[in-house]
Amino acid sequence: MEEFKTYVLKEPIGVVGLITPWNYPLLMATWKVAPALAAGCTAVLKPSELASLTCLELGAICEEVGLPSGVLNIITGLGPDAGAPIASHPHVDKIAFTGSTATGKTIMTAAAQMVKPVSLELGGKSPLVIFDDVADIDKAVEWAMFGCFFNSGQVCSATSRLLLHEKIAERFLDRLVEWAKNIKISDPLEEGCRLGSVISKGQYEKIKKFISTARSEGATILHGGDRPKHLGKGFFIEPTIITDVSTSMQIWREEVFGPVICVKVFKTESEAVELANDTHYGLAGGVISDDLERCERIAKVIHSGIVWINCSQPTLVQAPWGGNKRSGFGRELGEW
Ligand SMILES: NC(=O)c1ccc[n+]([C@@H]2O[C@H](COP(=O)([O-])OP(=O)(O)OC[C@H]3O[C@@H](n4cnc5c(N)ncnc54)[C@H](O)[C@@H]3O)[C@@H](O)[C@H]2O)c1
Ligand SMILES: C[N+](C)(C)CC=O
Repeated sequence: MEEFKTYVLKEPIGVVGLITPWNYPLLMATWKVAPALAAGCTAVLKPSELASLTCLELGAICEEVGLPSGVLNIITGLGPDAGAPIASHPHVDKIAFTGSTATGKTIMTAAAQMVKPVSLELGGKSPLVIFDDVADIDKAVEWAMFGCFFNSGQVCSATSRLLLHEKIAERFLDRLVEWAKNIKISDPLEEGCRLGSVISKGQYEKIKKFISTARSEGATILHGGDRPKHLGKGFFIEPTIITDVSTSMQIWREEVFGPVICVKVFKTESEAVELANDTHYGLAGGVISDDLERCERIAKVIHSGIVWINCSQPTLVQAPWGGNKRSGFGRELGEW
């Protein structure tokens, strides 16, 4: 056997198509552009039609610092016009997509025609489980709020399904409503703003529809659900807390992508895990408990790519990012 040698050669895959969403337009682009270029690929970036400007600025900066022409190419436009041709193009060797599960399926179908590899960072409906042993309830309430209302809830990993142990549920919800009432909702450029408008009229109407469907299906809008009274125009929605939710309701099952949290109460750890995993998605999840062994135990059985312990949302570049199930596959960031 001494005369044989075997080794792995890491080489650039070629031209990569990078299709990104509007909710963190520059961040989602840089998560893809930097590793693609570092790996020696050339890239075609298609930012969202709702938020293209920061990506065009990224292109201008790359040009300014001397990136050779043609290495990073940025195409703006609507998904079917500018994104679909990238997915189906025979000279694009791989697609890295971040966006909704519905678009992810379309892109995967197009790429499959050429057996083109894809990585998909898709939507979520992530749970945050809170146990009765938490001594600092206010801290847990703060994480629950941040986990779902941050960026006006337009976060793929938003922990939008809140699971509360029955012994603390009433007290927790009282505090959550109290905190939600005190969130400053305003023009994001105003000092102290904590909740801005959502991206577009379409998104605003979609969120309002989710809330009205929840109400008509029998859920209770415990707080919010409407436009804030002091804001007559703009696509503002109050932080919304929904209770009396059943697992068959749309609000429990589908991604809202707005400042809307739905709540269920559990009795036992196994019931909490069952509810946490009761979703087609598998992007993220969180557990809050003063018992770290319990946290570790739960983190291992939540079927998602990311699980937060005693927090929700902090994202470290050292750790891989990505989902399971209908939240996609492939990982960004980190080493693994
Ligand atoms: N998993 C993650 O890391 C992550 C991060 C951010 C956002 N998201 C998800 O993104 C979604 C919100 O973003 P969105 O509304 O921009 O998503 P989207 O799927 O509507 O659009 C995403 C991108 O795909 C393009 N596109 C649309 N149709 C296309 C087609 N047929 N072919 C090719 N490209 C097409 C759009 O123009 C846009 O650039 C949410 O579901 C959210 O959870 C996921
Ligand atoms: C990855 N993250 C949380 C920054 C944006 C998701 O929507």
